[in-house]
Amino acid sequence: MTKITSNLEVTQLVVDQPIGQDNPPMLFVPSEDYSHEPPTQHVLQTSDFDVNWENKLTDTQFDKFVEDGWLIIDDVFDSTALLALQAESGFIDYRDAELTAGIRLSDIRGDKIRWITENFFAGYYYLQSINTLAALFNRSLFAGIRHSEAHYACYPVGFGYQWHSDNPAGRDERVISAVFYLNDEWASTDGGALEIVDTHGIHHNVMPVANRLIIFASDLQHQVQIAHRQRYSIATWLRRDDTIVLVAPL
Ligand SMILES: O=C(O)CCC(=O)C(=O)O
Ligand SMILES: [Fe+2]
Repeated sequence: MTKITSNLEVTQLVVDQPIGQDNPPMLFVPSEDYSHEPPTQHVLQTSDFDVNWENKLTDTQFDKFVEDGWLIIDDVFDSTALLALQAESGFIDYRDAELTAGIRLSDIRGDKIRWITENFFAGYYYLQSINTLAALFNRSLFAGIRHSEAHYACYPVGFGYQWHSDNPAGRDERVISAVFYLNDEWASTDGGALEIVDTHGIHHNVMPVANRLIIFASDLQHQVQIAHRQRYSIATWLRRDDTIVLVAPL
């Protein structure tokens, strides 16, 4: 099986050679001797990111989503896909996240982000898989989702994201938010929990552990507590509008 070296612990935020079509992250087993070209993320295929969402999302979980407004799926992807996402997230040329009109308020949100486009490898397959999840929400809950958008996010040590909902006042295009986490071995002492207030007003702390997807109604209030370790994730929104625009994040 192809193995991808996870570089989350070693990569600094400044990346000299960001990933892209000309510079795909390598997929390799360090001990293996590749006499030819080592495989890169070019070898990934859509099927590596196949998830049987219907198996992962039981009726009980759908009921919980309707009742409480959120649910968690663990062990989402097979190891090839997870490792590819981890590798890719470590090589991105991240940009400061913005609020509105290009204003950066790092006391509100400290994440550095990169929107996923077709120029990505693993991230783009991830988005396709999320679209099949959206179709399931449409079939099961008539969610009315038309498309999804996602960005990689990296929270440097000492940063979080203060209380917010994912729809600004008066807007409702974002129906469901989904955040996929990438850090292996995240401990509670690493901070960085996602704190979410459910539809009954109860607070829950969700640890950002690798291969976990939290799905919640975009109108719910939530915050990212200060991270004590570099924290990697993919923030994803399932939207009801039909235009695909790369908008500034909230
Ligand atoms: O990373 C997380 O747990 C949540 C991120 C978030 O709330 C956002 O990007 O809007
Ligand atoms: Fe959010």
